[in-house]
Amino acid sequence: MTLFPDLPVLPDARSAGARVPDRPAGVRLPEVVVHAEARLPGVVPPRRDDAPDRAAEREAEREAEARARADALLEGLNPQQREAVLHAGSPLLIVAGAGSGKTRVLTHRIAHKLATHQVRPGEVLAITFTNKAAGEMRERVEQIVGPAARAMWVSTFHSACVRILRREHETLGLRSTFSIYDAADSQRLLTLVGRELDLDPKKFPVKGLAHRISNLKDELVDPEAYARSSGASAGEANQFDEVLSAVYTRYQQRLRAANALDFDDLIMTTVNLLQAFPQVAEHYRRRFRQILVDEYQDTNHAQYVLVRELVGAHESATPGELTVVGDADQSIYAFRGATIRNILEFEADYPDARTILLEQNYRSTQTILTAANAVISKNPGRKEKRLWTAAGAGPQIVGYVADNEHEEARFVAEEIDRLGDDHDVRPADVAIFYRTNAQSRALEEVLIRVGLPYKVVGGTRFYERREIKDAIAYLRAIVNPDDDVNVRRILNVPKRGLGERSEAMIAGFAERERISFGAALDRLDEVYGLSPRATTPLREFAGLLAGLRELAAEAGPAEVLGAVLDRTGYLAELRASDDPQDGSRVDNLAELHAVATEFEQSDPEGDLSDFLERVSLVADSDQIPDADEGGDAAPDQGQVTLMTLHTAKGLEFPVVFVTGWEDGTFPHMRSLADPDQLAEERRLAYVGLTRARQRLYISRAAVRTAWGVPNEFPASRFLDDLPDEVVDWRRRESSMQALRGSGSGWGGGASAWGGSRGGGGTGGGAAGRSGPVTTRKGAAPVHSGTGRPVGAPRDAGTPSFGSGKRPVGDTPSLAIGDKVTHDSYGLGTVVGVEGGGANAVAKIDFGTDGVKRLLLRYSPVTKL
Ligand SMILES: Nc1ncnc2c1ncn2[C@@H]1O[C@H](COP(=O)(O)OP(=O)(O)OP(=O)(O)O)[C@@H](O)[C@H]1O
Ligand SMILES: [Mg+2]
Repeated sequence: MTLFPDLPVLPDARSAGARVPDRPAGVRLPEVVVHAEARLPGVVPPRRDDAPDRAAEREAEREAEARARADALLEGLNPQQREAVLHAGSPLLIVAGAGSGKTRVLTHRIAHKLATHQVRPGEVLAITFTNKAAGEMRERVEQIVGPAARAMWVSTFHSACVRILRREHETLGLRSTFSIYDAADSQRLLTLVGRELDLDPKKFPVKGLAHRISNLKDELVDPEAYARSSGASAGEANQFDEVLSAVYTRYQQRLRAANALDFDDLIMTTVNLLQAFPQVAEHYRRRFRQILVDEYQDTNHAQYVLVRELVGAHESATPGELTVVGDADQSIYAFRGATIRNILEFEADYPDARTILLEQNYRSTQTILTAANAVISKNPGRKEKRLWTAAGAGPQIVGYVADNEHEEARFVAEEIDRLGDDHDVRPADVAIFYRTNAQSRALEEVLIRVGLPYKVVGGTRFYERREIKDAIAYLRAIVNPDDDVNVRRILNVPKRGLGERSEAMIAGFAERERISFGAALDRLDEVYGLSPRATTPLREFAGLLAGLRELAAEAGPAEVLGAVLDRTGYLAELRASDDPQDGSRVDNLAELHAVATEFEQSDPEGDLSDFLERVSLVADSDQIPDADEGGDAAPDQGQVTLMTLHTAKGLEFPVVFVTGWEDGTFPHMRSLADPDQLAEERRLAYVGLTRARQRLYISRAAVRTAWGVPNEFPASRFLDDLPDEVVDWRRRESSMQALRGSGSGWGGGASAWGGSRGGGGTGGGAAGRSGPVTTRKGAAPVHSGTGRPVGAPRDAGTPSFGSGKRPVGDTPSLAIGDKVTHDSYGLGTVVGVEGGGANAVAKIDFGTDGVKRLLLRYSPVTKL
């Protein structure tokens, strides 16, 4: 008897690198089987000739199976975790430090409730911090309970709200094809609004307005409420509030007219929906019997209310069961309106709630925990937690004081290399964190030079690149003709000789007629004063969009995208350009095309608007490559992951480098004067340190160049809190010489590398904190010329998108193993082919240039 036909053997959690944790490592097949049989009294032995008995037997077997699964889920959990999984009947709050299994408990709780039939998959709503985390959680549960798990809603707050809003759009008077505006789109729209209101952009910068409006929405303050509370409606507000009120009102009207919602609207509108339409709220309350929220400490007020509405604890006779897990010490989004009040007052809001503390950390060594606890314990007003681990002390933390950021980067790269040689550490096992995106540059340069495959998560994101935004704007305009921001974005892209004057005339006409800009394009004859020179291209533009809409009615997203790029001449223009950047734009568009193709494969039912939704909701850490896949560059070893400390939340890696421990870098300059912000920086440090499983490195640069100016930075004050014995401070011998004033040994570049890694031991802590800094004073000129950027071009740093030149020629038909040449990358070998015909994409290994993924139609590839 096979008890678990569809339960695959789980991958070894230890061997995985970057991933959202929570593999149910405790499930082992043979034990489960024995366990199940031992717990099965009363199963009747088979009697082959008796059909009803066989049915009963099968039923009993199924029951046994489910029970065995449920039991297996509890194995390998500690008593508190088990209690958290089993708890029923009242809201549950799990508060615990990093790595104590909060996320794991959530997954097991869902799986256990499913396996014991306490809930059906369609009744589960689980909220995670990223779409990627959601995908993994669903997958884990699916591994445990089978494909039925697909009916669960596991998603981010934003995705869950989009799902609700798409269903309920009619109630709200939205069309189901509504657009979702990201930060850049909102700012574009705010610029238009500012112009309409004749605002001086210097006095009222768009970014500031966007930020304020976003905060208001996080607090569920709509334009009317703001007008009232600020006094703007009674003419009593100060000038700024008055302007803000007017801008906010207008901006919301504009969004509504464009059938668009911005990111913050997704939450606020859903809350409004649930509050204004009790029958809709009741529907979701009846539906979701289990609601679970991970990283609860970072929910903002709007999200908090959303959860409360969905649970309906006070409104519904049979409220759903709410489980939230979080760690007040890891609250790092106060600047975005997240408030630890949610977690601190949970018990007050839900008086019958049960609180469970988890105290055993399963992620890190004792050394790492000691360091993290030392840093966070200095925060005022926090509840002390006792976090312990059975993992043993593990290696000491390695500290490194570099003279500048380039040398710091060299240290990191060399150390990764050494770990590979000495400890079999793969690039995929390693993450490098920094406080702000700008810090990745120096790291990237060195990684490129030494040939370590890496991936930057966040930063200038793929979807924020100009060409990608242009292409997406076309797709949005196709789906939603009233999407003014996007229609206007592409009006003159590529150039059609249309000036601002014509645009303004159409905008004015649209305004008067109370129609959208897109609708006005279909009534050009009525727009007074348009010159014939403008009318022709405008007509063509309207015709182009109409044609593309027809295509979109029957073709998939990839084909529509291809048509956009071809019919608009966008691609032809890039190809004709001599600017090398335009070459990489072509490759980026090819990558987008590949994304669309992949989407079609994964979701054959999905249409263009589903594709756009998927694209809109990509979050920073969604971009992390799967450890098993290892990204494109080196399938076996994977890539080093670079990201900001904020993005690292919830993740874990065997080896972690936290760089830039300088006062002014980390903690951030902005926070130094404000105790609240400083406390948040400290929590960020706690998050960073606790991502490491086995090895942790901390480093800082005595001099760091920001905005082109080299600055000396003192050691981060957080370093003062680390007990001496947990850190082994290392410096190069040459830097000791420099400290002594000889200056020799500098500028040797990589050749000087690999010298003494001595130091540490006695007095090491002092070296980390103050040694080099004090000596560095006045000695700065000695370092000019050292550690200059290592020469690799900046934009070679995105391995998967390549930076090749313009495409030429016909589409060659390729097979795995074929040898090819590429105009920019030279000789390569085909390692994969996807799609066919005009949509064929090949993965080609170009040796030192890495593996590129190229849309053959656009790529200058010749088969040999
Ligand atoms: N009882 C357990 N036995 C073995 N491993 C466990 C156990 N509980 C948790 N783990 C493992 O410990 C690691 C940390 O767990 P998890 O990510 O769930 O912690 P967390 O509390 O959510 O951390 P964070 O606060 O960083 O989000 C994971 O690799 C997880 O699989
Ligand atoms: Mg977690």
